[in-house]
Amino acid sequence: MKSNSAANTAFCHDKIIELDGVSFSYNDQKVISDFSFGVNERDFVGVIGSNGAGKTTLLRMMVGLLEPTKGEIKMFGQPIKRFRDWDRIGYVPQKNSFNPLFPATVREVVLSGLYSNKKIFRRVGREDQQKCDDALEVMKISNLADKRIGQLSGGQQQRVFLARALINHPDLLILDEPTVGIDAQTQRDFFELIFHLHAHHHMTFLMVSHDIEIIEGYLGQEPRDQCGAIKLYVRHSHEQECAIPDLQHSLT
Ligand SMILES: Nc1ncnc2c1ncn2[C@@H]1O[C@H](COP(=O)(O)OP(=O)(O)OP(=O)(O)O)[C@@H](O)[C@H]1O
Repeated sequence: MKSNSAANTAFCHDKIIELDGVSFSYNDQKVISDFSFGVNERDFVGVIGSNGAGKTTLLRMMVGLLEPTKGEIKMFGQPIKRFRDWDRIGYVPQKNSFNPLFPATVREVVLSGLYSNKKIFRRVGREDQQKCDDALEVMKISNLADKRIGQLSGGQQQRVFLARALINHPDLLILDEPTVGIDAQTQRDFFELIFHLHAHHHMTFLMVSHDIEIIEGYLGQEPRDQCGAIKLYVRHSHEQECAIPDLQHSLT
């Protein structure tokens, strides 16, 4: 997150992701066809579409895991092939169910969000522990820090993954169907939290979801754009400012 972005509204209109005439095919099956789209700083982009519409394919191209068959993608103004600053991006995958015997603790999983390739052999210092404590507190899971990840409920595990993604204070957070298999109340709490992070913490979100009610409730009824059967809804948080830049303030 930009600590001083409240004072500099120009940041709000910087392009984070740019897709220019992008197409993608698996062998001879065309999934994405000549799609252009931009994600600006402080946008919340909701991606909705039926099974097989190509949402995951689109997302995987946007994080450099798939190369478009045609067109160009830029991240933070750089062609994606040359982009190296992956610390600026947090990622929460679809719900994974862990083997209950998986040995890592919640603290270890959250701390692993700090280890990019260049830092992997670094010792975990006091500053890192503090960042971890902050992320755990924001997600209201400090009490679970020493538990094994595999022994938590699905909803608790999703909070751990969100804390792991937040520990670097990313500029962009990508969520791939983050609440699949989670009960209705925990889903509502989860969405309330990420909408709060969007509205008050200057973060940018890109989220695939099947929950049209939740998406339309926050992002409005009209999609900004459409790519085949995929609809993209967008809300920008520019008008809402927050004087406190870090994660550590009330999330109520
Ligand atoms: N690795 C692959 N090889 C070949 N075809 C694939 C591959 N991955 C996806 N597809 C096909 O591409 C199309 C789009 O798949 P994709 O996973 O992007 O859809 P989706 O919108 O994310 O679907 P869901 O909502 O079910 O997750 C589907 O027809 C799928 O069968």
